[in-house]
Amino acid sequence: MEAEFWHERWGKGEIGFHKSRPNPLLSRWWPALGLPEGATVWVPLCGKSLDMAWLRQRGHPVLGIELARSALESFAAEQQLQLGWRQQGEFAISEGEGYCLYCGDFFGLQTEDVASVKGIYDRAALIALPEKMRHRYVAHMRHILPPGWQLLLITLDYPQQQRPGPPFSVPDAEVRSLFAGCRIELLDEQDVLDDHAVFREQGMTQLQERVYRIST
Ligand SMILES: C[S@@+](CC[C@H](N)C(=O)[O-])C[C@H]1O[C@@H](n2cnc3c(N)ncnc32)[C@H](O)[C@@H]1O
Repeated sequence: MEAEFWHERWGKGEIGFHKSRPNPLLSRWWPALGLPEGATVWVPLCGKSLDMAWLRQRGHPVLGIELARSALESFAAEQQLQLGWRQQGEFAISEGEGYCLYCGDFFGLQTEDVASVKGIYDRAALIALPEKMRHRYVAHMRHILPPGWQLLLITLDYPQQQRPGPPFSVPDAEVRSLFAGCRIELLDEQDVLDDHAVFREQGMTQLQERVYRIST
């Protein structure tokens, strides 16, 4: 998905991926990472996710990256945060109250931008991207992160021919191939088709949601 696609989604308010509550899988499984308060958490392709506020409330400095400036502005307004903006190279950065939210392209991030990251939370980020871009996304993430990171990853898996993405299907085998060489633990796996009536109407017959802890 190119930048224009996402700018259009945000512009038209077509943001069905945005949830009005923190993700229950985050609260259930985040403790499995055992990250202490104060450990910086990176939320790639963050949108205006309330999961960032949940992580912040648990004492984590939150680093976000998002293409749409309006998403970051909405997040600050809805959370009643006083965040200032500054420019750093190609990025506009919204900062304050434990948040550092980059506005720009994930693929433009460099090692120094994520030097403090200990944990990563990926919900609707990897699965928002088509297959080739998913490979670039994970390769770039692995390339710039400092050693010792841990990732909580949530995926969806369904017969891809039954509907176009996003969200895209990312089968277990693909996760294992993308993160080859890392420690990969499957924490949770649920059949969630009943929770997605629209997907069922579109002809989907099977939908698995998985949660992984991936670490180096
Ligand atoms: C499916 S949404 C998920 C947002 C968020 N993770 C959530 O759970 O609500 C994917 C987000 O990634 C952003 N995005 C897509 N490609 C991006 C890129 N290359 N760099 C930064 N953000 C990107 C989009 O604007 C969109 O807000």
